[in-house]
Amino acid sequence: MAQIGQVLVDVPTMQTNDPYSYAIPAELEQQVQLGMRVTVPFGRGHRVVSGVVVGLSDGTNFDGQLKPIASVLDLAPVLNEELRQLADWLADQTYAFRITCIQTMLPNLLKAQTAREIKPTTELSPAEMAQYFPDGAPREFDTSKLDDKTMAGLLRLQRAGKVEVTYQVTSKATAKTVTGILPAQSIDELKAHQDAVVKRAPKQAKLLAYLQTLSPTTPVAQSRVSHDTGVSAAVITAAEAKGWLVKQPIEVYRDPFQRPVTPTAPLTLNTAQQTAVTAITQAIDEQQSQNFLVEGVTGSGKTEVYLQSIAVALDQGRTALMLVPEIALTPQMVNRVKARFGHRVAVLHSGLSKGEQYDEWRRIDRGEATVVVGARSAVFAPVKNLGIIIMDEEHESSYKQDENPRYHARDVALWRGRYHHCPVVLGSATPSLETRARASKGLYTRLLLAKRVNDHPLPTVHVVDMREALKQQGESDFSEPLLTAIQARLDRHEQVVLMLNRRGYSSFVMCRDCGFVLKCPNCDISLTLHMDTHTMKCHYCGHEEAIPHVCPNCHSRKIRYYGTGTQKVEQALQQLVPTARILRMDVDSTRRKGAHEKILRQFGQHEADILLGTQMIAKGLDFPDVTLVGVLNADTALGLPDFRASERTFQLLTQVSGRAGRADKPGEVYIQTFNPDHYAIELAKDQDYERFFVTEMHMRHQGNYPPYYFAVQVTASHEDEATAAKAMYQIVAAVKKGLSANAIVLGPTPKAIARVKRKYYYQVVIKYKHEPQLKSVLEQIRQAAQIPARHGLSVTIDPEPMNFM
Ligand SMILES: Nc1ncnc2c1ncn2[C@@H]1O[C@H](COP(=O)(O)OP(=O)(O)OP(=O)(O)O)[C@@H](O)[C@H]1O
Ligand SMILES: [Zn+2]
Ligand SMILES: [Zn+2]
Repeated sequence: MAQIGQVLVDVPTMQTNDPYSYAIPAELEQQVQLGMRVTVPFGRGHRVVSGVVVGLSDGTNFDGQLKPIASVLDLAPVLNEELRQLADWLADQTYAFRITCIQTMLPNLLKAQTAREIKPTTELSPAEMAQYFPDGAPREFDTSKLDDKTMAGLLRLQRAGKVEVTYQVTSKATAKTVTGILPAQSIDELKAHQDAVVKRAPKQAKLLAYLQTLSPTTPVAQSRVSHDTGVSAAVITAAEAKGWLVKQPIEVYRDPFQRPVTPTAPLTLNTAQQTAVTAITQAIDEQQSQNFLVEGVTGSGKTEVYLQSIAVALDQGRTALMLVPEIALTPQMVNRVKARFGHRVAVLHSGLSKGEQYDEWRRIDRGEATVVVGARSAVFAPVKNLGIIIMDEEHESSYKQDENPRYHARDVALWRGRYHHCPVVLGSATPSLETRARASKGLYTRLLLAKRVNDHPLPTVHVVDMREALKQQGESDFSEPLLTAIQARLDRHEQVVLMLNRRGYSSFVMCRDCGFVLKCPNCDISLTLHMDTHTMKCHYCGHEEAIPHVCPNCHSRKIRYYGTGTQKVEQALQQLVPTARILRMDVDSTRRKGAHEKILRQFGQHEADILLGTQMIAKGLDFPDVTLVGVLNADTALGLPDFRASERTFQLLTQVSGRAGRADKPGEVYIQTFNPDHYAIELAKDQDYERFFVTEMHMRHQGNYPPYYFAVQVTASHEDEATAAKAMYQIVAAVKKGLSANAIVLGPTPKAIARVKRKYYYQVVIKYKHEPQLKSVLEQIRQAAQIPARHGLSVTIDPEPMNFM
């Protein structure tokens, strides 16, 4: 046996981080490479499972019996050396399995067993075309059906960039090639044919003349040929039959943002921006893995700093990765990057179809796109030769994945920065406490943009005490001061952004006679009323049922709606200001593809006076005529059982306030709250991040919370409550044995929302500073959890959890 491949197999019920050894049969020896996906027989039944080759070794002296690799799924590796190392590190950091990490890194299309197709690129010569693609069409790529010689030949062509393997998606919306035309004979031969037919078949002659002008290697779209010559498809097909030309598919990429973007030139930087760009440039020049925190107030021009830093990296022939939170991945931000870097930009986010995602991934992998913009998972984009990594709104909790592997994109970005010896730039108006604390310790270089561009002032913020408002004007979502301010904007033809911290029509239904609240039968939480579908929905499991008209408990008809949702607020507002044109932006109104973009475009073009939305309007929007921001309910997040409640509230209020007065007209903000004295609200009023940081650090110190302590959360869940609780107590006992007296164990407790999707959840949170044993104890818990997993018990380990609910 010449070679042995180490394969990480994908068997969900029997995960392990150790690869299995497989023999590489002679016929696959030329093909198998590190980082390729393969299929292998597994277990007693020898069923075929997929896996990834993570090691190759010489098997000459191996005399045992090994099962052979069954087939190779890729022609080129899907994981390069960097990403393989990253997967190992990620598995270690997040207590996830290596194969799970690898799957997270690959585009969706590569995760499933999709049909594969091999097809020519424009580099393929007509002779090779004729040999390997006799019918001119892409062919199925199935190693078990191709003979060795063909396989070897294709492999050679692939290395030369002459063919490639693509993955067929089943949906019809993926047509991504157009028919192209290549001349199949020499100019002299074509000329001879032309002379021969010129009298009797002028159309054919015309086509033959045209073919003589074409390159023999670069196909021209058939539609183009028809347009230029005026000949029909039938004439072209006849010419193909005569051997004068060949048809070859031309790949066209799907562009997820079709709208043309007007190019922009770099702006002249102000002093603070220039200082920041200079510092970052130096790190790029010196190929240092130095990390920066760009702490810049809202509207201070952070984006311009990012763009000019990216330009520096590109000038040096390196690439750039820019991460933005999903929610901020608005067309506005994408357009700003595209306007500067044009077709060099690839965009990755969850709104793309699998095919679009894969197209972008391939453009990156081939080096065609050198600037990658994307949400969390884009941190795994296969960009080579990185010169800079940027993470905008670095405080956003959506950068943490809340399923396996539970990674934080910031940690991955920092790892890649070290790997590529390039700077990582974390930017925010309201940095996470962790990041700001690290900057204090000197781990990140802090670059401060303390003022808005052009010395525009920050908006004036008013806090409205809703307890008083309620006494004076009764129940309403709009206080008098806010309404007056809205009316003033309408009179002056300026624009208003209103934020409501919720979705749906009203949060729950309650009986006024007996207090009965309609809850989800699967989860222990109230159902939400949705007026668009006229149903009650559970936001956790998706359960849906009819709206009750009588109380299911006491049969009273006095069952009514409580709470506030965007649709209800929209209706109330429309009654209060009948002339206002209102756009609503929430999960429901943005469900359709492109809806988000459309609403923002309408607002930008002044087709509406008021943009009313949920948290999704808080970030990144840059509209010059918005001079008023209103926050209808500032408190919703304050009461949550989460030590980050204040931080989140402060961040959200500061970010949304920052939408007001960004250009020449001054901005004003009204924050309605039932807790006007809370420090998060008071400091958001002053937009004083530094004081908030100091205050909140003090609170964290007192409560022994991050960033003073590390935290890890372990959760056990089962349909049977006792089973979940028992498992959790056993886990806690095991953990405690391995911990020193300095560690703090919170729990076990039922989760704040104890029952979700028919399962009960118990959790423990361990806070610690230095516990060398903890890692191996948690490893053991993870291993042990594999067996009960088959009986419905699941155990998750979440390092530095973001969500305590
Ligand atoms: N040097 C400059 N000269 C003139 N205008 C600038 C300059 N830098 C940025 N701007 C403009 O200032 C506005 C605000 O900048 P930008 O959106 O980058 O701020 P930001 O710091 O990212 O804000 P936020 O955190 O609120 O999103 C934009 O319209 C931008 O075009
Ligand atoms: Zn539910
Ligand atoms: Zn009742």
